[in-house]
Formats: sequence, structure tokens, C-alpha cells
Amino acid sequence: MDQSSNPPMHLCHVNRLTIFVNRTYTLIHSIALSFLLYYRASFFFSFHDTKTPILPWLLVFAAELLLSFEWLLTQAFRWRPVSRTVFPERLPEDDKLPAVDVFICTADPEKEPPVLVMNTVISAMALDYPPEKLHVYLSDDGGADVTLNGMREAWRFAKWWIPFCKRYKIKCRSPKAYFSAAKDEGEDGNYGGSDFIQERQTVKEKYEVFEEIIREYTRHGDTGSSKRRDHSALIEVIQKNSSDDAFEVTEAKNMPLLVYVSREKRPSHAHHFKAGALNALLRVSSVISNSPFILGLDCDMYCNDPSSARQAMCFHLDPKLSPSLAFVQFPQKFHNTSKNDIYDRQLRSIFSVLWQGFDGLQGPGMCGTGYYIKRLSLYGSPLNKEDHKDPIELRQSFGLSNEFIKSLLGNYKANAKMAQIAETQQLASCTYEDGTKWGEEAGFLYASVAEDFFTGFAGLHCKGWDSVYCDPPRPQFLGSCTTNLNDLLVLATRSSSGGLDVAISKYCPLIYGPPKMSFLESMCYAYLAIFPICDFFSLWCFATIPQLCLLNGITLYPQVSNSYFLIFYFVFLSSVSRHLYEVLMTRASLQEWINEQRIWMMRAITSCFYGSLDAFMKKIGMREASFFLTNKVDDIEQLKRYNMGVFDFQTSTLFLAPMASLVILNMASFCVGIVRVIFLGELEKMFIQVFISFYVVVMNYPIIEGMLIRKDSGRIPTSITLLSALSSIIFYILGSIIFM
Ligand SMILES: O=c1ccn([C@@H]2O[C@H](COP(=O)(O)OP(=O)(O)O[C@H]3O[C@H](CO)[C@@H](O)[C@H](O)[C@H]3O)[C@@H](O)[C@H]2O)c(=O)[nH]1
Ligand SMILES: [Mn+2]
Repeated sequence: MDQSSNPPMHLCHVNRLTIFVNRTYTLIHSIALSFLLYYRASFFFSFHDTKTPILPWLLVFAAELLLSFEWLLTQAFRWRPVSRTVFPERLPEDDKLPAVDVFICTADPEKEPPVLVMNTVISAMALDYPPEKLHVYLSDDGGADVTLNGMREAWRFAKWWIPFCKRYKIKCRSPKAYFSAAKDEGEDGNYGGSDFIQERQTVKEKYEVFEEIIREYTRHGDTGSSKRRDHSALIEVIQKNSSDDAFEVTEAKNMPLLVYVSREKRPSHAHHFKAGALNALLRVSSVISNSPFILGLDCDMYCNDPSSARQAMCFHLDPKLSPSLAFVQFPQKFHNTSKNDIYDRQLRSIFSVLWQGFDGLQGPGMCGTGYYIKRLSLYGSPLNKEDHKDPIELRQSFGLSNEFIKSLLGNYKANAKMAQIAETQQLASCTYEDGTKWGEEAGFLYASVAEDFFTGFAGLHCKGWDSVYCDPPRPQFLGSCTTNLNDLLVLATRSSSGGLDVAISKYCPLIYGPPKMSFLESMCYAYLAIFPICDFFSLWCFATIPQLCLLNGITLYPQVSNSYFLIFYFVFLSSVSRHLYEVLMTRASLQEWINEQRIWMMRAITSCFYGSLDAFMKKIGMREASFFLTNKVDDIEQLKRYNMGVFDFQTSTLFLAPMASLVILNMASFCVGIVRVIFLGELEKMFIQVFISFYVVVMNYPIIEGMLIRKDSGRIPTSITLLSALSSIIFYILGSIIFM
């Protein structure tokens, strides 16, 4: 295709003003930071008879150093942010489009309700793409009958749903979301015509029946809790059966292929969580459809717009980009975030700031869901596609299946009938990967529980692949986010641990990355891997050391009249206003800024800490890797609170106690500080320390409210408040003895 004569299928916009603002800010802020660090360091070289003990000084210095380092890494994201526009109408004819396999993963029908999973499956089947080129696979790690039966029902319902969506150009392709949207929510398919109204009613009734059948299976069927870790492989192509008489052969042609895959799992074998499931899907699909592109979706993330495949092809089919392009990433957005998003679940900073910045370098990291990836990229580097064709070598890397090896060699005729043969079952067995490179060099990689992050980094970008980020105005995919504090903290602990798995391995981005990718890209990855350590260490220090010193009458910061005071003042204001600026520039509110600051503190103190601990314990062999599934069933009470903007503190003591203890310590030091200011006239000396306590207390007001004011079941239990008060007293006594 001669690109010069065709209009481009996509455009990349570089906002020069943003780049100028960002780089100027980086320069000015880093000068201020250098002065601040100089002030700290000079303490050790001056011989004035200061009464300040060394240990606390050292600790805040270390915290400031780490936080400055983290800040420096994040500047890579601000270096060259870009945004993109696509023109799917300029794509070649349908018969020239490449085939797409959709991979959806589910693992547990109790935590991931089958109705929700099936809606994702149906929405993927209804993508606007030639149906003979679309193949939808569901990986069921739970091996549950209800999921398999659900798939059969989903296929039956899709016969009604897909033609309806196509005829009336319905945008939201998840039937549940479509039928439950408020009438005034948009014109999605609302043509007002009587045909439309009638057909909509028919399909709605079919949907209700479908949902009822699934619920019935869930109530009475086997949810397979006993089988979750122990079941054999089962692969089934879902198709017409005798009860579907009315279904014409021609109609079948309008339906994409639907395949259920439950890989074999045995307690004696490591199954590597989602990455393991995806690798099994890669192999099984390679003999059934072997599409060159794959859409990866989590089971709770439905297609909110049918055009994502075409949008992604605007990049994948661009001859300039495509040789090295591994994947197109869409943002993770959620249908259930509330306006006052107290748990910062919309991930604004990641998907409105960081990923744009990543995109201006070598491309964004992988997010585990909502990406269109080139199958080949998971098998090796873009450069040596042609070597590696030696079948013996291929068998060593990819295992012994001849069919699979043939699929790698080109001109392979994949076929749905392959689902029934023993070799395909073998591809989904738990021993297939023994002695191969699966999970180490091939497919999705196993070394971290954040398989998406690690595969994007070591498996793709480090091998020379690129990626692009596509964030069109209408969200292409919508997921359901966690709406309570407990799930948020559990999830953040897992992702902290996953990032650190990488940081403390031989793949540490700052060491492993630079020879293979641009330094700025490595900085982005380094930030994502090490921020848990930086955050937890520095925030624990900032929440305790200045306060302990204040309680003991020790000054840690320059006096108001000292010129270095201005430096500290500037650094604080500049960081805070920078954050506020970004929040407002991405059309979020002041409330969002407060929520993000608060959740950042809460996460740092708890999840980042436990996540780091977990990663280190795994490293020294004291713990096994684990993947806590997040719960996709909302508790009504908790959901109500989330929507009202009220924190729900029903979570583990391990999470609550540290947060509550630190807030109590800060309240105490603030009160003592005020007393010192009034009665001892220490405003000059102690201003910054009193201010820090004040800031912590104000930002964490919901915790105080949860301890002292609220009476509902979402409050912090009195026993935990007492425990926390006790531990802050012990901390104060011990701290005073050790540090002062
Ligand atoms: O053994 C497992 C565990 C999980 N999953 C699936 O993995 C997906 C993600 O699990 P979830 O509990 O929803 O985790 P999240 O924290 O929401 O997932 C984020 O983090 C994961 C790990 O980094 C990424 O894979 C996801 O795409 C990303 O959305 C779900 O579809 C699960 O069914 C499996 O298939 N097998
Ligand atoms: Mn999820």
C-alpha cells in the first residue's frame, strides 16, 4: 500500500505548549530540590553544635532523597506526551482485514458472576468486525459447569443480540449495560421507529430469559469450588445443537466462533495465574483460528463501542508502524465510578497523564485488558522473525506439539475441528510447558504477578517492540471497579508486589532496560516498578519523624527566617500545585485532587508497605506467589457508601491499624505543636513540623471521622481505635528513646 497517496489512518498530536510547561517545571523544581538536598547534606559537614540528633535527620533526608528520585523518574512521563486520532473509515475493505481472536479470562464464578462474564463474551462477539474473522475464547480457570453452560446460553442469545445491534447501530454491546442504561442517557440506537421499539422489546425479553437461566445455573448448578485447582482440560467450540432448530445455517455465518477453554490444573503444578491461562489460550487458539491479532479482555470489561478492532487496525495496518508494533492499548475505564470518586478508582493519573507520556516515548506499558496485540510479538523479537524457523529449536522453545509448531511456520490452516483432537487437549495440559520457554521467553511471562506490566516490559519493549496508546472520546471498554476500601488496598498490595518482583530481580528496569530501550522509557518502567518502596518509606518517615521530633521539641526544618525555609515552602507548593494543575487540565475537579492525595497516602502507608514486604519474602523463599482475585460482586451497603462519598472501613486490622495510629500520632503532635507555639513562642522554629501534622490530619479527616464521629457499620471499630492509640503511645515512647 502506498501510504503517501492514501490519507493517513491515524494522526499523532504533539502538544508543544504542554511540553514547554512540563520541561520548564522540571527544570525549576529540580533546582529547588537540589538546594533542599544540599541543605540536608550540609548538616553532616558542618561542625555547629546542633542539638539535633543524627538519626531523625538521616531518616528524613533518606525520605526526601527517595521521593526526589521517584519524582525525577516521573518526569520521563512528562517529557513528550502525545495524543492520537484514528480514521477507521480509511481502512481497507473488509475482505482485506486480518482476523482477530478475543481472549477473555475468568477464574471463579463466585467472585466473578457468570452473568457479568457472559455479558463481556456477548459484547465481544458483537464487535463491528467481519464475523468470519472474529473468534472469541473464554478461558475458565475455575473449570465450572455454570460457565460452560453459560457460554451455550450466551451463544443462543447472541443470535438475537448481534443482528439487533448491527441493524440499529447500537453502540454499547453489552446487553446488560444497554438495557439498564437510563432512557435519557443517550440516543444509543433510539430510532423511535415502531420496528425498533418492537424488536428492542423482543430482544429485551430474550435477554431477561437468558439472565434468568444463568442465575438458575448459578443457584443450583455446580460452581466448581472443589475443582478450581484440580481439573482436566476441556475445550469446546460452542455451536448449534438440536434444540436450536429455528436457526438457519446462513445465520451461523453471521456469528463469530465461540470457544470455551478450561486448561488443566493440578495442585502439584504451578499454574501461573492469568499469565498461565493466557498462554494456554495462545496455544489452543493457534490451532483453531490462529488469528494474527488478539484482543485481551478481563472478564469484567465489556465492549462499550463496537469499533475498537477497526480503531486498533488503523495502527496495526500502517506499513510504517506495523513491523515493530506489538500492541495498541486502550485505557481502562469503569462504568461504576461515582462522581466523588473517594477511592480514586478512575485511575485518572495513569490513563490521562502517564500513558500519554509513555506513548510519546517507545509506547505505553501493557494493562492486562483492552489491548490488541500481534500474536507474533509474543513469540519473539521483531528482528529475527525469519530465523528461529528451525523446527528442532522451535520445539525446544515452544514444546512438542507438531500442530503448534506448524502454526508458527506460516500458511497453516487452523480449523475449528481441531478443538476435538487429543493434541489440542495436550496444548492445554499442565505438563505441556515443562522444559520449554513458555513464561520465560515465550508468551506472557511468569516472573511477576503483574504479568501485564512484566510482559510489556521484558517480553515486548525490551525486545524492540513498540506500542501505542489510543484514548478515543467514547470509552471502548468499560469495566467494573472495586468500590470499597478493602478491595482497593488488596489490589494495590498485589500490584505493588508485582512491580517490586521486577524491581528486585535481574530485570530491574534501570539496569536491564537502558541497553535495550531509550533511557526515558526505562525511567517510566522503573517508576512503575519501584514506586511502592519509595512511597512507603518516605511517607512512613514523613508521618512519624517530624512529629516525634516536635513532641520532643527538636527542630528538623529551617526556621521561618532562614532562607532555606523558602526552598522547602517552594518545593511543597510547587509539587502540590503541579498535581492540582494536572488534575484540572484533565477536566477533573478539586475534589478529585483531594481524593488522589488522600488515597496516595493511604496506599503508601499500607499497600505499598505490605506489597514490598510480600515481594521481598517471595524473593527469599518465605512466601509463595499469590493472586487474590478482586471481588466483582458489590456489597449493597458498601456501594451505597461509595456513591455517597463515605469511606467504608470494613477491612483488615492490618490495613486499618497503621493508618489510624499515624493519624492519632499526628493529631497529638499537632496539638502539642500548637501549645508550643502559643506558650513557648516556637512558631519560627516549629512552623514546618506543625504544618506537616496539620496537613496529614486535614487530608485524612475521614479516618478521624471514622474513629470518633461515625456510628454506622462502616466506621472504624472502637477496638481498633484503642489499639491504634496504644500503639502510637508505644511508638512515641520507643521512638523518643531510640531517636532522641
Ligand atoms: O488465576 C487466575 C487469576 C486471574 N485471572 C483473571 O485475571 C483477570 C484480572 O483479575 P482481577 O482480579 O480482576 O485483577 P485486577 O487487579 O482487576 O486486574 C488488573 O491487574 C492484573 C494483574 O496485573 C491484570 O492482569 C489485569 O488486566 C488488570 O485489570 C480476571 O479476568 C481474572 O478472571 C485468571 O484468569 N486466572
Ligand atoms: Mn479486574
